[in-house]
Amino acid sequence: MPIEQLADRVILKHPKGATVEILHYGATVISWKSPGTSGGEPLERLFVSSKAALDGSKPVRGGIPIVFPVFGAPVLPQFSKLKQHGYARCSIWNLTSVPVDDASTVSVKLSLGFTPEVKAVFDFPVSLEYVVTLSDRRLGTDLRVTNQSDKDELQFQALFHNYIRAPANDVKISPLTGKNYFDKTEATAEAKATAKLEQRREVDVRKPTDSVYVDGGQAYEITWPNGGIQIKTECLKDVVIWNPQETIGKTIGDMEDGGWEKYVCVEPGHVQGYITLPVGGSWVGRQTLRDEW
Ligand SMILES: O=P(O)(O)OC[C@H]1O[C@@H](O)[C@H](O)[C@@H](O)[C@@H]1O
Repeated sequence: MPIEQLADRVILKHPKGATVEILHYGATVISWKSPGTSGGEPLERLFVSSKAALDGSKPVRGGIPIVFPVFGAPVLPQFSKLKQHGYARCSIWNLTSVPVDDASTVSVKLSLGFTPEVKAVFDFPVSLEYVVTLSDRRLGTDLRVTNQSDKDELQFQALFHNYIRAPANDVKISPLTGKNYFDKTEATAEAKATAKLEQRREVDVRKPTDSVYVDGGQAYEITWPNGGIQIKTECLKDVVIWNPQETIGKTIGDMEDGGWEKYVCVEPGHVQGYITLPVGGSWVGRQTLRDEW
């Protein structure tokens, strides 16, 4: 299948019309189009702010940024030189191979090693491999983390920061009933750190939402009138639901005006606690997105 390589990105094209674009910067998926159930004109499934920088000057506001090795602001001392959400989303990755290219599926692998730039902010020998897989109605992303140290364990968090293109005020996310979550919109540190119990059958984001569901499950349905996306995950026990709505959205410099009405972030990850990898060990976290309309 056609794999187009441009200076700053890789584009995969499926014969049935689906496409995906991946920037070398952050290995950020910045577009996924698929024809959906109608098999018609491919539709864009991800949101990227029209004010997003795509030139490598800052993490992309949209698409699927990769969060690694820390989610949010660093707390542990070994992460102290890192910015919010870590270095993976703001490092240059290399296209290293084409693991699958057959009649139904195409995938590419991008890699990020222990470069001097990485060492300057996170002095631990770790290698990252990221496989993006496109089929007619599905997009898969797999992150492999390998501890290359010969003496130390690696602790990390990882998350796929999916910006799902959707009418935010009409979106419903399930099944999260009965799950515990931490509400980052609470005012005090104590309230932020107190788990809440999700009682809604369907979660919405009609008010500013920044919730970390612990052990959220392995599959999520994001639906809205005449549309939907399904996400299935492996080895990503948590899920973050984020939409800033207008009050907070207006304060985000690279958010387009009204952008908060055009997406919901549903972010599978391992972000409550840390994954510990022994010397030489590897971990793979995986998600598959499928269009539902
Ligand atoms: O502006 P950033 O660094 O891309 O982060 C966006 C949001 O990412 C979410 O994952 C966090 O839960 C939010 O707290 C955060 O505001």
